[in-house]
Amino acid sequence: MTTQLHPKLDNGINDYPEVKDFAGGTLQCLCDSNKVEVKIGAQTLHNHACGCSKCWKPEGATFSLVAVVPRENVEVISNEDKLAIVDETTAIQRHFCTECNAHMFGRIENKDHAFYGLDFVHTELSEDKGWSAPQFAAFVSSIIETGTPTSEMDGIRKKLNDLGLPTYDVLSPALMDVIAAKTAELNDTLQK
Ligand SMILES: N[C@@H](CCC(=O)N[C@@H](CSCO)C(=O)NCC(=O)O)C(=O)O
Repeated sequence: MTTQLHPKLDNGINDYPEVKDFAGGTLQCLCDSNKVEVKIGAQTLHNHACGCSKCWKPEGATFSLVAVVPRENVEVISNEDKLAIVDETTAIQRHFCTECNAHMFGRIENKDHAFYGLDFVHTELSEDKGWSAPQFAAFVSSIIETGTPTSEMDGIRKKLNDLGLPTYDVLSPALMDVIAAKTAELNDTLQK
């Protein structure tokens, strides 16, 4: 069986006509009615395919597509009562719809975390066009943990690279630098 990366990646990155000065839009959960709606008041950053076991993926997908946006730009505007947190012990607390299971936003509450202040969102849940396009693939080797045979990894990395998405087994170098700089700041060893 051919592994599906993600419905928005399998046929090329055509669904992401990134628009300059795009100012955000609304995410909707997958319920037929009484949808949870989340207003995002800014363009997203660092959109990427993520192979980790915790990020929400649509049915049949091996990767999620996830981006970040400042938390002050994220507001639940409808049916907030349907939301719950997947696991309060994880660094990213993922707020999901308890009826359709879509993750509406992931929030970091630990102020010492390098990404504190940024919420994680899946812009495929929005009908608005102009969101930032995926730039890289992260946690690629992690897909083995959720059942992808190791024999498929070369092919999957090739597919991602052919789409223009460099593959990493953690995050991109730019984001890993942010994490390391935060650690250095906390250790008082950060040189500017
Ligand atoms: N192999 C593990 C990796 C999990 C992991 O570290 N995930 C990252 C990426 S999430 C968005 O890119 C992370 O920061 N996790 C913190 C959290 O999930 O709270 C696996 O696959 O589970």
